[in-house]
Amino acid sequence: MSDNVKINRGLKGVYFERSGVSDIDGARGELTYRGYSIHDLATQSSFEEVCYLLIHGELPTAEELAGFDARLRAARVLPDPVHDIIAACRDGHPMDVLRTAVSALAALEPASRDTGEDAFVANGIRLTAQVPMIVAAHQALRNGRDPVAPDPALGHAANWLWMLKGEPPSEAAARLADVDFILHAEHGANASSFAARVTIGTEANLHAGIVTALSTLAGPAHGGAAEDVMKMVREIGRPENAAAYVRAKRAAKEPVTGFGHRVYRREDPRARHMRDGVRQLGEEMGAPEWYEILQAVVEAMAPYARHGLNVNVDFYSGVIYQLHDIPMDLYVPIFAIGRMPGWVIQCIEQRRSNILIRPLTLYTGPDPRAYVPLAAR
Ligand SMILES: CC(=O)SCCNC(=O)CCNC(=O)[C@H](O)C(C)(C)COP(=O)(O)OP(=O)(O)OC[C@H]1O[C@@H](n2cnc3c(N)ncnc32)[C@H](O)[C@@H]1OP(=O)(O)O
Ligand SMILES: O=C([O-])CC(=O)C(=O)O
Repeated sequence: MSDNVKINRGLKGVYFERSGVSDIDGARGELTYRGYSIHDLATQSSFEEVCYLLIHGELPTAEELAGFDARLRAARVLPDPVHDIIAACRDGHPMDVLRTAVSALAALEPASRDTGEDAFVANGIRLTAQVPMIVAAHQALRNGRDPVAPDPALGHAANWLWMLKGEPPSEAAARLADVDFILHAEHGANASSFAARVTIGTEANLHAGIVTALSTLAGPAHGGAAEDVMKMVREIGRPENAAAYVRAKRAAKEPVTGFGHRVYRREDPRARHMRDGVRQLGEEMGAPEWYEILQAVVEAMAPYARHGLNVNVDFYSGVIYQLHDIPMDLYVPIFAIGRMPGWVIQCIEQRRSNILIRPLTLYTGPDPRAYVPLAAR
């Protein structure tokens, strides 16, 4: 029987469910959320609008958006014990601290136990507001400062930068963070969203799904890439070193981080907006060399683009965060802040037509054999 079974390792190319949320055309390099091009959303909408679109299925009217935004702002509250937990974990990686704090919220907030659809929406909105607070509070506490209270006058992205830095962000910095969150908001059956669906498939609550998603996002093959790209850029140091770096990586058969994607065979459409951001910000800040190093890596990788190996969304985002003086270990949590609405709606979709996700592994171990008692081994 084992000879006839087709194994889809890594579930490559396997459709496991239908979804009405986002569509990725890997061959053309196109991405839409609910039918709207990522380019239109990145240039014309706000993160709050995109959250509404993803969660409710349609772009909001001005009134609907105001109501949704008010809900998000009102949800910017962390129970005191969460601050204590963050303080106790202050030396941990921010991603571990974030996951731990979200798990603590599940235990501290009784509403998180409700598994009805309205509860998934309400808990999803609350968590979307709380996740940036956790990341900012940890950054403050590990640097010996008190967490900065949220500013109800600021939108989601601007408030995040305010809580992180303790000073009002420029309009340009807030807009760049907003675009970054929009670009990261949703991406189909990526590893973290798929993992969240597996958790919800067991009829667990939304917080459990988000904890799973956070755990899965953390690795360098997924959300950790932006941090690794920044390390790579620092190692390369100067544009003229890029070609030798790429040659060495290819010779060692190691991945060049920030390149490659399970679905895209053309450039990841989200990368364009991040690239523009790095170039502009680098010029404005008198630090164009980061962009030049990145472009030298792209040039050195050009021979492989023919085979579908192109930059992904996280090739450029790390340098943007670096230019904003954000520590490298916050890059994955920033991805998580943006991905919240995507995880929430994927969990809601899974819950709506739920089925236990339980595939098979083909057994390749020993044939049945007699048990040998411990004394006889
Ligand atoms: C937001 C995100 O999560 S985007 C992804 C972020 N991750 C990264 O940037 C890390 C670097 N990239 C990678 O490790 C991979 O491209 C992944 C994990 C993203 C996708 O991996 P897969 O879909 O499994 O691609 P797979 O490993 O099958 O690659 C196909 C071929 O391209 C090569 N390849 C894939 N990515 C890279 C890369 N970054 N650099 C060099 N070669 C690569 C593989 O070696 C393989 O070559 P082969 O057929 O000769 O063996
Ligand atoms: O879709 C994927 O496999 C990874 C990705 O780009 C994302 O989650 O944004």
